[in-house]
Amino acid sequence: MAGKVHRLSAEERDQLLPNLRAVGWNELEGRDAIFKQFHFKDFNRAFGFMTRVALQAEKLDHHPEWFNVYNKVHITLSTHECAGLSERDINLASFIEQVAVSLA
Ligand SMILES: C[C@H](O)[C@H](O)[C@H]1CNC2=NC(N)=NC(=O)C2=N1
Repeated sequence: MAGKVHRLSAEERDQLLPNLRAVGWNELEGRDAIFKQFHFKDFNRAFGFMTRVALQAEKLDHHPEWFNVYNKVHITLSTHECAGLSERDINLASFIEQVAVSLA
């Protein structure tokens, strides 16, 4: 993705993170990243979810670190370029939430 990216300031975090915390995203300990576990009805739903997220991630050139077993998908978001959380992670997390809700 083009343009500069910066690690979110304390003020930006106070503004942007509460909405994501409210739906289950948490900050990792020891790393500036956010994490959430998703559970779906079965593998089909989980992989459908991952497919939709993958296409958007490619579009945004911002990719999740994730882990899947059957109906579980664990996702970590962070921005390598700034070695921490940026607005890109917030945007991708918001998109991921929309997809998850639509597949629930
Ligand atoms: C070269 C390429 O644009 C970069 O490596 C992109 C790709 N996907 C990325 N994904 C994530 N999560 N963080 C990044 O900083 C990042 N950078």
